[in-house]
Amino acid sequence: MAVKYELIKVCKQSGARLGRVHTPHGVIETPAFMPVGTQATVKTMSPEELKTMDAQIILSNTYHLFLRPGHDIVGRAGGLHKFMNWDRPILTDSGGFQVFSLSDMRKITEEGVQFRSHLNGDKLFLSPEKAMEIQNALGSDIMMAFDECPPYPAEYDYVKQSLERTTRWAERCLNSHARKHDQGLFAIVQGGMYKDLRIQSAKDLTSMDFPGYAIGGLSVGEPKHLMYEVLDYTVPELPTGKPRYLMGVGSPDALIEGSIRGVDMFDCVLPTRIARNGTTMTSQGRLVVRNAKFAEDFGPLDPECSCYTCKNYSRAYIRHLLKADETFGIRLTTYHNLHFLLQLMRDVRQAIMEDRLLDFRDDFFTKYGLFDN
Ligand SMILES: CNc1nc2cc3nc[nH]c(=O)c3cc2[nH]1
Ligand SMILES: [Zn+2]
Repeated sequence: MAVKYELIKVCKQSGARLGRVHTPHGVIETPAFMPVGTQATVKTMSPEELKTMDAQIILSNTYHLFLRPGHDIVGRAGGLHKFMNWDRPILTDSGGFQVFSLSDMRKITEEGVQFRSHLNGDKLFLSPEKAMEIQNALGSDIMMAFDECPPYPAEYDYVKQSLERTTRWAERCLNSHARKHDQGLFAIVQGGMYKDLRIQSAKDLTSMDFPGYAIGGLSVGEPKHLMYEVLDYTVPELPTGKPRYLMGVGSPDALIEGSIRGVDMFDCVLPTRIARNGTTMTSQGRLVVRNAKFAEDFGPLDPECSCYTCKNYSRAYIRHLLKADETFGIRLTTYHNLHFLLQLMRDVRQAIMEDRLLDFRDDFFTKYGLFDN
């Protein structure tokens, strides 16, 4: 079936919502965190391990798979689900953001974006139609419209021009959307940090019938309070019967604050990225297990965590592996960090069910040492 959102309930205390996103490869309970598998793998994790920690959906990237191995190869392999042996939902970003964050020598025109591959300097081109062709070959369940994510900060006039082109690009994506497997196509709301532009972008895009809406242009270096402000006036412009996806977010506090503001889906490389340098998220806050003080700490990363890593290995052992550059160390910190965020979202959904998400936030921030004091 196509991508459909089912609103289950609204938290009486916070206004956050409990929902389900139905996709061709299964259902996602929301609010949900999506582990990032940029190059067709969530770094060092097997699909079985992701299922054990109950990752419901993962994200992959059009830009990276277009450059390597090439979407045509993935297509001939039977699509991304077959290629990476993942039979649950996959969401693919459309590539625009990665062009700006990874490649140089780029040129934006109405047609699309010319750029050089960050791998070998090849001259390449992405457009709304090309991004849809690639995502169709990958066979993702949720595709993103091709957009431009303006830098932060950016001038009002630039952001206005950019969002209007992003709206025209979204329409071109809709027109070239083959719906081969009934995939869903989400539009991406832009508008920078300008309230009137955010409302204009939301109105333009919601006037076209997309099954879901992402809020882009955030988590690009702006202060968190500014991100929350943009959410406060942008989310209400989006239809309650469709999922809202906040791109590139994140940290435990941002996942909770975003859920409170009515966001349903999140993705971020944070848990996998910081795991690679031995930083872990625990109920008491961040813990850098490489630190010498853990050399003889034979307790778990997080005494309150029930994950495979915390049930079987000590801080001292994980620190040893990381110092010895043993890959298993990174697998253990990655497993824990992903489990931590997936468990956090299970706790958020439970708190919404029991109408107590604001109380949950206060308790979590107190323990995690997050109150800005
Ligand atoms: C890590 N922060 C971040 N990752 C993003 C990905 C995105 N994709 C498409 N469009 C966006 O605006 C966009 C913004 C983003 N911010
Ligand atoms: Zn753990």
